[in-house]
Amino acid sequence: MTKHPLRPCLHRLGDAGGHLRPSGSLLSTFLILLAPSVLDVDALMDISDDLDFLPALPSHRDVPIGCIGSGFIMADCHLVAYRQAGFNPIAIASRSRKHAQEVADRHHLESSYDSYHAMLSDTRIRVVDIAVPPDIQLQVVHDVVRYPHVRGILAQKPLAANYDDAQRVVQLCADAGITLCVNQNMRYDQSVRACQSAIRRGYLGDPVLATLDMRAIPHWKPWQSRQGWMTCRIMSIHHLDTMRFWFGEPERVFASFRTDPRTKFTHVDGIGLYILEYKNGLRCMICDDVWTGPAREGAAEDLGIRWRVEGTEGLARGTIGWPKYPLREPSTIDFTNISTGIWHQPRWEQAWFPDAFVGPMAELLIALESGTAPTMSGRDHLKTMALVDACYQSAQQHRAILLPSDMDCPIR
Ligand SMILES: NC(=O)C1=CN([C@@H]2O[C@H](COP(=O)(O)OP(=O)(O)OC[C@H]3O[C@@H](n4cnc5c(N)ncnc54)[C@H](OP(=O)(O)O)[C@@H]3O)[C@@H](O)[C@H]2O)C=CC1
Ligand SMILES: O=C1CO[C@H](CO)[C@@H](O)[C@@H]1O
Repeated sequence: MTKHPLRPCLHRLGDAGGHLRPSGSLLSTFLILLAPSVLDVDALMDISDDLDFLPALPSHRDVPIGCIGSGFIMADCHLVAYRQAGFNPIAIASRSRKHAQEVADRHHLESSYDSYHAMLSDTRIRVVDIAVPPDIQLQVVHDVVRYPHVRGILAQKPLAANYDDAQRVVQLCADAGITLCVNQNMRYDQSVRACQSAIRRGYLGDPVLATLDMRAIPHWKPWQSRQGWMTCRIMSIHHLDTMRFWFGEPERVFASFRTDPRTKFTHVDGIGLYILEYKNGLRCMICDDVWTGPAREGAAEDLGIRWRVEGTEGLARGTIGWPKYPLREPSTIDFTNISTGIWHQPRWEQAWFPDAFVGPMAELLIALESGTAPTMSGRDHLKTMALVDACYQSAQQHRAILLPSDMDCPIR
């Protein structure tokens, strides 16, 4: 407090206003008028404006994309985002020609098919975007890699129903020389990306404790009833992957599940609690309450996702706006550190769903044009799959599971 006499005043402004931005002209004027000799105004402006929360875009956006699956995520997120970004989806296939045609009409795609084999005979297609249930993704990739004009695949998380099948998917792509990117797209949620940027820039110092608390109800799908599992491989996988994105590889994980009292199909997970232990002492705690009841049973709702990262020199806290979808609620980040002593509250218009779906496709297109591996490569995703499988093992055995120390992907 002694370093910056204005600090308490700025705190109150940030807290009360909620949307006041240190980069805004009002606050800039306020600081410049009142405290030019006390605060380094330029430094204050920069730290908040400096965070990378949007994806890099490829030089060429016209690479022809063929889409497999025309369900929720393809129709309402991928294709909406691709049209915004100027990407070039030209064809779509799913089990039902009618669905594929409806989605083609809605997003102005040239062609629709009732089989992806038929679609893949279009030799213009360079990139295949897959959005089918996880237990059939291995078969789909197995078929796609036989078409030599295909150079890149964007596949869904989880890559398969278990680690071994996911490894087969990665191997199939490696053998065919196809670049595989996995749509682990919470990494492109704007607040998650901004936080990663703050961590990377050292604004928070050494991370000490991270928490993520989900109290929200995903759109469960009928195909989930045949899996025998739901939350951890479908939803918690985003949160576990986010911790990897922020902090790297954990040493050990402890998971505890209780079944979701509202879900009628057999499942081993449901509500998931996770503790990740890192070698450097960092601890991460995730609570995925996907029942969040009895909200759907008539009680008042308390839905949301909140996260928080405490470091030796700073603190970041955020919200994920997605539980309000289809309402458009951008995620948020507030952060502070011991150098500036105020809450920085950058804000943006973009939301996780659908805007963040630009990121994974952009990453794949950049990887193809630069001949490099995407950061969300198949090999990288295997580390998330290994973590997820360790969570199932931990919950089943009621003990912490040590993760392989190198976590290196065994793909040839
Ligand atoms: N990264 C993310 O944030 C998200 C990822 N996902 C993932 O995306 C995938 C799809 O989820 P979602 O869109 O919600 O599911 P939907 O049930 O809405 O859509 C599934 C689609 O797969 C198609 N399909 C099913 N079987 C086949 C098959 N044998 N051949 C070709 N197409 C087939 C269906 O075809 P038809 O329409 O003809 O019946 C449908 O279009 C899942 O793996 C899920 O985990 C989902 C949501 C968010
Ligand atoms: O990845 C996911 C995030 O949100 C979706 C929509 O509720 C989930 O169902 C899902 O699979």
